[in-house]
Amino acid sequence: MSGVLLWVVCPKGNATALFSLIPTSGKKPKRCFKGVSAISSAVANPARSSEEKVYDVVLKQAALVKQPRALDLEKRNGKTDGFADWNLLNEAYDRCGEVCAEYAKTFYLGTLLMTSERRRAVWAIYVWCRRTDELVDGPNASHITPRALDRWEKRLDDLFKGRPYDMLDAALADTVSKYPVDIQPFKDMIEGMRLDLRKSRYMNFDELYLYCYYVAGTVGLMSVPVMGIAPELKASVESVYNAALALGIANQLTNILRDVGEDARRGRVYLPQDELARFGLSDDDIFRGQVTDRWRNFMKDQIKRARMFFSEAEKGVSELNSASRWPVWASLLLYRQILDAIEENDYNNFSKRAYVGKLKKFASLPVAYGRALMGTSKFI
Ligand SMILES: CC(C)=CCC/C(C)=C/CC/C(C)=C/CC/C(C)=C/[C@@H]1[C@@H](COP(=O)(O)OP(=O)(O)O)[C@]1(C)CC/C=C(\C)CC/C=C(\C)CCC=C(C)C
Ligand SMILES: [Mn+2]
Repeated sequence: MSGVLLWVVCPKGNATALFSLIPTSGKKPKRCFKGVSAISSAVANPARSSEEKVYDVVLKQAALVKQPRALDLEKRNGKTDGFADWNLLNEAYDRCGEVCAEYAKTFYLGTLLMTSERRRAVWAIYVWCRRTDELVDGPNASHITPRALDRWEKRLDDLFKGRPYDMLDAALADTVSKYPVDIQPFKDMIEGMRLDLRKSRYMNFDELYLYCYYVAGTVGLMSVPVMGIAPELKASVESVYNAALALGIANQLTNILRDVGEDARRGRVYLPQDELARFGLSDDDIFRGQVTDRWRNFMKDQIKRARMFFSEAEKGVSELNSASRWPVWASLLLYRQILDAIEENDYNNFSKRAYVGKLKKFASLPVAYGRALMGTSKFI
């Protein structure tokens, strides 16, 4: 990807003057569950599965959203007024929208179905995620060290305290001051990038699951507070977060299955080694890139699992605020069709990119709308 994203830095003095007025994110509610640093502490306890460790984070996120922070209450009472220069803030959000439109047409399409307030918040989150990913995947990736990621994390801390470094950070700082978004999933995404720097093989699905949580499940957790939970919620808040996590994992598994060839050319194999071996396959088969019956059978199994995560995610969409169901259904249906495209390519994900055409994309929108209205699931 090009360098458009790389550090659109505001003139320094200007940024400080303008952005120091952003409110800080307020007092955190008391910890209700034991998993605050669930992931890092759990690494020291290999007896627990990745799914258990990640669930601790889900519980914590759900607990946070149940207890509005002091700041949120103040805002609702109209007492705080954040930014001094609304035009600059609007410009920052617009720039986030442009970046999203340029880099992720499918997500962008989904965001167009949201209310304008939520849309710009999602754009700000999208841009932060994309920039984070670009650190390890972008044109300057070869210069990125763990220390650079530490600096990026420090910058994240500052942004959450209302001290953004540049315009794009300022949009996110504004978003996290308005919605009950917690810093933990953002930190965990940076942890995923650290993993990408030091690890290029995954021994089993448990290891891969943790990676998928870090780089994508986190996006689900970041998004729920913005999407909003239905006031008439029937299920538990945890189950909504769990569904959001599942959507992130499903998307990332789909990404991995679509990009097998591209990743192999960068020396990366995300597919679980033990599962490859069970189908009589190894890294060599992937580097050779030939579609054999073994490969087809292996891929069928992988696709089946990714679809199970999409099904898990479906269960939570109807528990979201009604205004957010359509965009989430749309993005779920659109992303899941990449799996169909892999099948249509006869499982050649070595040299043929699975792609969902414009016509299919647009045809999915009314289907998603129908699902959002009806809360049902089984058509596509
Ligand atoms: C209850 C319920 C179902 C709620 C919905 C919650 C929700 C909105 C979940 C969204 C989940 C989601 C969109 C996850 C993104 C997964 C993803 C694509 C991760 C990518 C990681 C690294 O992959 P890789 O390097 O292999 O891939 P590339 O070749 O580089 O693409 C990411 C790139 C990490 C960064 C993620 C993003 C840039 C996407 C962030 C997207 C949003 C904030 C938009 C969400 C908007 C809508 C409309 C769903
Ligand atoms: Mn990437």
